[in-house]
Amino acid sequence: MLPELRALGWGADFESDYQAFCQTLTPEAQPQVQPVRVVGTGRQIVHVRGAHGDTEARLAGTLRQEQVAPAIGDWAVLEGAGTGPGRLLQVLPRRTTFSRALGADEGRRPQAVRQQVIAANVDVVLIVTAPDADFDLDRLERYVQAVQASGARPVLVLNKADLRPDVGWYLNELQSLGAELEVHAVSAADGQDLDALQALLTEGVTLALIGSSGVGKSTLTNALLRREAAQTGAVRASDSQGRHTTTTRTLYLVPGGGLLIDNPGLRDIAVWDAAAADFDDLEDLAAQCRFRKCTHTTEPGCAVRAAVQAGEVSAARLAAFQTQQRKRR
Ligand SMILES: Nc1nc2c(ncn2[C@@H]2O[C@H](COP(=O)(O)OP(=O)(O)OP(=O)(O)O)[C@@H](O)[C@H]2O)c(=O)[nH]1
Ligand SMILES: [Zn+2]
Repeated sequence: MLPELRALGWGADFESDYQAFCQTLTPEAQPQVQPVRVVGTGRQIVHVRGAHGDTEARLAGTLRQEQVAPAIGDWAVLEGAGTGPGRLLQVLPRRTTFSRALGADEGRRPQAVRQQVIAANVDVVLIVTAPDADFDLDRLERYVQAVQASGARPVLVLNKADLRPDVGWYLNELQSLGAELEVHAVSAADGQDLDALQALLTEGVTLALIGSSGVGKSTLTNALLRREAAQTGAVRASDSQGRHTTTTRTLYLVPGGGLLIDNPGLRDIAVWDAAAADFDDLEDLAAQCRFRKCTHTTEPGCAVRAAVQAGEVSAARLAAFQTQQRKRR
């Protein structure tokens, strides 16, 4: 396994899915493809990074028909990198999926339904709060549940610890959400106690931050990336017709190891669905999927995804269902 890929989060499970996909290609086509990670998304084009660096890619027609829009963090199969933009042939099954619940009016627009996955293959999510008016245990508990539903591991971060002489009470409250949960107090603004968060960023681990506006997510992101101020992630690129397109790059390699997704959609957690516990309707749908072991991510003939795309099932419920299925396997 190439170390460059491992640093991007590649692992044995992606490798086997990738090999399985390669088996479906002709022997001539096989040397033309490579696995890449989606680091930026745009309207026409995605920005990807592989073992040999960054490139742009268009979506293959088959991928567009499958209606699996590549999301930030996805692993995908790239064809023909080198001269001009390549083509993304396939999105590999996601290990974790952050989906946004769609409002009633949004649900009627198929275009919007296709945009539902906001981040894929996130391993750890920092749920950021502060010892001030933002602190709301009920809301934080919903965040923990949403992160767990996505398949990622939640870590609770009390930022702005410098605001209080003693944050013990806040830390106890956070810990009451689950004895197994990791809880940290930090001061992003002056770089205090960030070691524990840096320690989470081991090679190939993908981290994301959520929390309400103003709790210090940008400050924390900049501190972890060791950069001065928020950079704009816009990348100008040209597609095959020479038109300029813009992809927003929101997945970063962290100096010292790990990856960080800084995604406005992820921050907007307030609109997420609370995952319902009852999946009878989804079980019925899953029985109609073409593949018996369908994970409802990128497989063709998936009845569950079809229902999500039709707006009949919310993306958050699909994510929760997938988590439950994964735990059962
Ligand atoms: N006292 C104190 N203030 C902080 C700390 N971290 C961030 N702040 C301040 O909190 C304010 C909001 O910080 P941001 O990083 O912009 O918060 P955010 O969560 O990214 O906010 P949005 O971009 O609206 O989502 C800024 O004025 C920061 O300087 C900290 O550790 N201590
Ligand atoms: Zn399915």
